[in-house]
Amino acid sequence: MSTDNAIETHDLTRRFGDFTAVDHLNLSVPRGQVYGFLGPNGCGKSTTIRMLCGLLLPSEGDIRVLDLDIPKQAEALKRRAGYMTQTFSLYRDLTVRENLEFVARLFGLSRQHTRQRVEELCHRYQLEALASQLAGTLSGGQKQRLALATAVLNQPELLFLDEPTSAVDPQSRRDFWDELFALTDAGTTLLVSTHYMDEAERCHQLAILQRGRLMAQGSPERLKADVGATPLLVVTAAPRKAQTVLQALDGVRSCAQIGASLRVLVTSPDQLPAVRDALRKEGIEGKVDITDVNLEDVFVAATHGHTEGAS
Ligand SMILES: Nc1ncnc2c1ncn2[C@@H]1O[C@H](COP(=O)(O)OP(=O)(O)OP(=O)(O)O)[C@@H](O)[C@H]1O
Repeated sequence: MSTDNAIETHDLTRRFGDFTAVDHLNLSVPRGQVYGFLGPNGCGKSTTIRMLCGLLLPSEGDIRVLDLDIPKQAEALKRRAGYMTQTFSLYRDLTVRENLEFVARLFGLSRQHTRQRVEELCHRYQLEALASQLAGTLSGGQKQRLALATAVLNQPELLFLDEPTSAVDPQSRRDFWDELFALTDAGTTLLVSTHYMDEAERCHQLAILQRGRLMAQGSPERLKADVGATPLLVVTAAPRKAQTVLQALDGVRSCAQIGASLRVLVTSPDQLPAVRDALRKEGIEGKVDITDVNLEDVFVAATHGHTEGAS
């Protein structure tokens, strides 16, 4: 496998009994970028991340992370990679400072280095005023900042983030992404799983997963250019009736109500007259136009319309 990438997998597979959670994944994650895993609940994002970190054994396939063979060299990877899980993995009964000091001890930092690093991280992640507060009493956004501070304490070259923003408000999510870009600016590679389209849009590269399989991989721009479907915007006073009519029409891959309008994904732009005719025949007045492709369209097209669980 090439060494240009931070992560490469070949036919990575994990079975639980008869169930295949991760199915022959071939991934290439470039260094110094944000690489996103996008997919609905249960599509295998966490299972894949746990195998990449060396926390779970693959059933089949090869993994190379930072030029190390995983799981064989998982111990060496622990010193060079950070991992932030979707569930709060800090000590609730320790203060913010004590949590950071505890992790510093695990990494074997000297007392002086610990003091300096804890100070730096409290400053960088706006935890100074909270340093003596018990972690269990922090708000969702504050806990997330502390979790990120502990995950980067050892200045990892690679950071795994498993749905890191699932428990925080939109403003905290935006702030968090600013912090992630600050890390890539400093050369860190990030692998982030998400089911939010707006977060996926921010990634340099994306992998779209469904039922453990890789459905598409590339930059958001490339994936949009290659979508192979055309989105239409239908503005009508009767969106629900229009939806029923259009869902039954040949060439319509998906049809979703967005506020008062409908977003309809059709196989080609030639479909436009047929959509207009179908609505007219049912006496539904409305305006139908081609609109710009977004990532949700890419996701729907890549997963053949099975969007259960994605938001
Ligand atoms: N230890 C296990 N034993 C049996 N099945 C498992 C185990 N771990 C995961 N699975 C199953 O594998 C599938 C993938 O789970 P995984 O947690 O990787 O999905 P995910 O994409 O991360 O979803 P979520 O967004 O809900 O975390 C699920 O159907 C899950 O039930």
